[in-house]
Amino acid sequence: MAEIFTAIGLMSGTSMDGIDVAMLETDGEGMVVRRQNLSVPYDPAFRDRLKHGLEDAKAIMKRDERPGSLAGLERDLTLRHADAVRAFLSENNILPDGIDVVGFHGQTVLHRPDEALTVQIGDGALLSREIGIPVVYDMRANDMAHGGQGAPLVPVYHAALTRNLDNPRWPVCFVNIGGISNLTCVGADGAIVAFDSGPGNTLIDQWVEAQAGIPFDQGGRIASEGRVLPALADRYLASPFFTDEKRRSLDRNDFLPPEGGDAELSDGARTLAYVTAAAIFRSAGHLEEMPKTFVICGGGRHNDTIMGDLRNEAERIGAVLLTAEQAGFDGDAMEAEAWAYLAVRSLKGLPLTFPGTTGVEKPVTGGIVAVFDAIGPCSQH
Ligand SMILES: Nc1ncnc2c1ncn2[C@@H]1O[C@H](COP(=O)(O)OP(=O)(O)OP(=O)(O)O)[C@@H](O)[C@H]1O
Ligand SMILES: CC(=O)N[C@H]1[C@@H]2OC[C@@H](O2)[C@@H](O)[C@@H]1O[C@H](C)C(=O)O
Repeated sequence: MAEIFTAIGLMSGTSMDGIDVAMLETDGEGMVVRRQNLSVPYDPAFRDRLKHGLEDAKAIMKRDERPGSLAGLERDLTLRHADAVRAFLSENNILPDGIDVVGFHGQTVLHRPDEALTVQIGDGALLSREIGIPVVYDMRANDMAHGGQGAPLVPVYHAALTRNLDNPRWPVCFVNIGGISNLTCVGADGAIVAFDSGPGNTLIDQWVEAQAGIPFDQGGRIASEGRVLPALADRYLASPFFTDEKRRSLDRNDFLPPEGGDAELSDGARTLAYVTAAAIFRSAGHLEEMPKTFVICGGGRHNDTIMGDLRNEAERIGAVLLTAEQAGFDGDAMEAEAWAYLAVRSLKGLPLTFPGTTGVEKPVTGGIVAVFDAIGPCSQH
């Protein structure tokens, strides 16, 4: 009987909208029992600090450098994660010693896969000391050290979740529409192929923030009032990202939002929603077989305009398209759950990534474990 862990996962993603906390009971393999979760939004001032941090991170040449505001930001980000864990434990009447491990993603401030450089700020040792729970963090680095793209890491968790699906039409494709979108295709034989699929919400968020002073297009309503501008859409969909043979993982800044003069507010939002949906199917075209079932996760599933485009295309190709909830999951907690799952796999020395998920040369584990004051690598291959 494989050892079962109670794990918490912490995700602060590329949208920088807040900290997602989720708890699992899992053996890091096929046994997954999803438990409570919590989202703790960032206040606008801290979100601005994170955005400035991404600017400062452009000066990073080595992964342990913290130029500009990054050292102070990393400490404050870590302390906010500690507060989020304490809030979660208090809300659910759980003591720290009831948790075996915390998987801590931190905040990606830089991602240059072609330079084998990815930086997630977040001080795992500080977090472990603050909450009194062992922490696994920095889980992307070992994949890159072995030739991988360093992302996406959620696919092995998506694959575990397919065991909960009731006789789906295979292949099943989980799609995360976060700031960046990524997909995980799972075959009936359990084979996993995954990669980033293009811009997710990040262009829409930046567009409506710059043009209307709001953080995102609630329900995709602004987009619903506009029309797709073909020339603007092609500016994104013509990117070699979609045609290159090699699948690459993306940095938040690999695609930039339109300038103010490029479109009216609603036409810009509509066009970017169209791009987000079209990018998913263009990238899915690199799969050996087009999925028969799509499970949509991430905040983008709340954008009805994106979802309308996705449903139309799924219907055209004869595929089933479900939200995570329709498939029995929680599309907002998915990534935090994955980091709980990955933390257990890391402790057990199990692979986090595979040639089919990041292009890594062989299945490798990853992560650094911090146990209060002591830190050391989980078994790295
Ligand atoms: N009600 C809503 N209507 C429209 N869009 C929404 C809504 N709620 C969230 N979103 C979108 O989802 C985004 C957050 O999604 P999510 O939390 O999945 O991103 P993330 O995890 O930060 O990104 P990534 O997966 O790239 O790291 C928001 O920035 C917004 O664009
Ligand atoms: C470097 C980095 O943080 N990449 C993120 C980003 O956000 C979505 C997509 O690009 C995904 O590849 C990844 O995060 C998810 C959690 C992952 O690693 O699976």
